[in-house]
Amino acid sequence: MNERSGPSDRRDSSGRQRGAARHRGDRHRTAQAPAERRRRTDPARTAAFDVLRQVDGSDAYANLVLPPLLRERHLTGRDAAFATELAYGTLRLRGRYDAILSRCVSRPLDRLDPEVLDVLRLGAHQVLGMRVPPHAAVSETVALARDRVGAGPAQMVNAVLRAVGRTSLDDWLERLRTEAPDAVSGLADTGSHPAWVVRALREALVGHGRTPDEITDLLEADNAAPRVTLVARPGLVSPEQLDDDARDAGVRLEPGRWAPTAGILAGGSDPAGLPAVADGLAGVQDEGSQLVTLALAAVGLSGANGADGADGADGADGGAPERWLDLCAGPGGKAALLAALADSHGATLVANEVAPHRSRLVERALRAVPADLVERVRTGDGREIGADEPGAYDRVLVDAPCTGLGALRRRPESRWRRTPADLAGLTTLQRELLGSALDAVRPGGVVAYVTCSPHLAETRLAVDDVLRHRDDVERIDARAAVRAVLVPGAQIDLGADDGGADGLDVQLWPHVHGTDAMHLTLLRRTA
Ligand SMILES: C[S@@+](CC[C@H](N)C(=O)[O-])C[C@H]1O[C@@H](n2cnc3c(N)ncnc32)[C@H](O)[C@@H]1O
Repeated sequence: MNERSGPSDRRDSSGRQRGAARHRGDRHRTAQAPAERRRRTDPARTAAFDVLRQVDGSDAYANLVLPPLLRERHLTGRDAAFATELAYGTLRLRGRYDAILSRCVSRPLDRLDPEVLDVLRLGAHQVLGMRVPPHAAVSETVALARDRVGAGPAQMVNAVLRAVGRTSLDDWLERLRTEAPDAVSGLADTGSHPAWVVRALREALVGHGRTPDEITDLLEADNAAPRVTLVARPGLVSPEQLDDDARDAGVRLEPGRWAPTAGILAGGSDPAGLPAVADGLAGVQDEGSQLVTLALAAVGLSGANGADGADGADGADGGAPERWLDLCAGPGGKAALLAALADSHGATLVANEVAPHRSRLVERALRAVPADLVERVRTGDGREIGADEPGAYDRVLVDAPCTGLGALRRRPESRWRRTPADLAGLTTLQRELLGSALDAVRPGGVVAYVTCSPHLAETRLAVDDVLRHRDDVERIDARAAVRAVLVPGAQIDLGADDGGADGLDVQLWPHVHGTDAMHLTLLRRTA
C-alpha cells in the first residue's frame, strides 16, 4: 500500500485519527452499535501499551521490543511515530506521571493492577506530554482500558484522566514542587528521575566543574527524545557522500555540531533505510562517542601532550605500524570508527569483548572495514590482557561497562531499573579494566578511559583510585585533544578549569552539548 494513502495520513498532528472508521473495517464498522464502536482501539495506542507491558512485566528493553512490534502490526509513518513517542515518552516521564496520578487515585498506585497503571500513565502522557486534545486522549485511552482491562477499570480510568486534565502541566509541576518534602524529591517528581539519580547527577555536575543549578536543565534534556546522529566512517564514506546518500533516500542530513564525522538526521527518518548505514560504511552513533574516539586516535603519543596536536603515528610516517586495542568493544560502534581511522594512521586494531554474542556484533559492525586494518576480534576478559600482553599496544580504548546514567534519554526505561547497588560491582570492574589497559599500553602510549556516565565514582574517582597505586602514568589534556578534532571553528564549553584533574578531563552533557553525558580521561604511560 502506498504509505501516503495508508493509516499514516489519517492521524493529524495531535494524534487524532482522521477517517479511521472508514479506513478500518468500513461496512463492518458502520453496522456496529455506538457502544461496540467505542470498543475498537487505536492500533498505535495498543502498540504503546503492549510495549509498556513487556517492559514492566518482562523486563524487556523498549528499543528492542518496539521496532519489531511496529513491523509486525504494519504501523508506519505517523502511526509509528505516534506509538514511539507515546511509549518512550511515557516510560521517560513515568515518575512525573506517577506523582500526578497518585494525587488523583484514591488507592496507593502500587495497589493498582499494573495493566491499569500503565493505561493511566499512557493517558497522562497524552493529556500532559503530547499535543493530543484532552477529549481524544481520554476517550481513546478509556477504549484501550475497556479492551485490555475491562469495563470497570475503564470507568476509573475515565474519572482519573479527567481529573488529571483539569490542571495544566505547569500547574501540576508547581504543585509537585511545593508539596515535595525536600528539593531533591521535588526535582525527582517534576524531572521524572529516581531521587538517587538526581543526587548523583547533581554531584557529578559540581564535581565536573559546572553549577548545581544546571540540574533542572539536565533532567529536562534527559526527558527529550535524542535526534538520530550518524557517523560517516573515514575512508569508507565521506560526510558529503553520506549526505548524497540521504538526499537520494529523501532524507535531510544536517552537519554535526562538534564532530566532523557526524550528520544529524532530520525528523524521525529511519537510518536503516540508508544504503551507507545498511552496508556498514556509516552507523548510528552519538556525537559524544565520535568525539572521544577521534580524540584518542589523534592525540600525540610522546612529547608534551595532546595540546601540541602532534600525531605520533609512526606507521603513517613509514615506521613500525601502531597497534590499537579496544578493550570493551561490544557492540562495536567505537571499534568501527577506530578501525576506519586506523588506515590513515598506519595502524591495526584488536577489538576485545567478553560476551560472545556481543563479539559477533563487533564483527558485524566491522564488516565494511578492510580486513587488513582489523588484526583480530577477540572474545575474552579485558582484565587479563594487561598481564597476557604487557606493553603491546600504542593506543587503548577502555569504554567501560557503566551505569549508563549519561544516556538516559536514549534508554527510556533504564533510570527505573538501575539501583545504587549496581555501582559497587561496576566500579570495581572499571578500575580493574583500566589497570589492565595501562599494563597493555607501551611506555609513551595512551589509554582513553571512557564512560557514558558522569557519575563521579565511575569517572574521576575511578581514575584517581587507579593512579594512586601507580607511578608510571600521567593524565594528559583530554580537553585539548577534543578541541583539536572539532569541526573547524566550533567553540565548545567544557566547563570550569580549576587547574586540577577536571581541567584536563572532558565531561560532555546532554543539556550543554546535545550529546550523551560521555566522560573522557586520557592517560599516558610514562615508564
Ligand atoms: C559501554 S559498552 C562498550 C560500547 C562499545 N565501545 C561501543 O562503542 O559500541 C561496555 C562493553 O564492555 C563489555 N564488558 C564487560 N565486562 C568486560 C570485561 N571484563 N572485559 C571486556 N569487556 C567487558 C560489555 O559486555 C559491553 O559490551
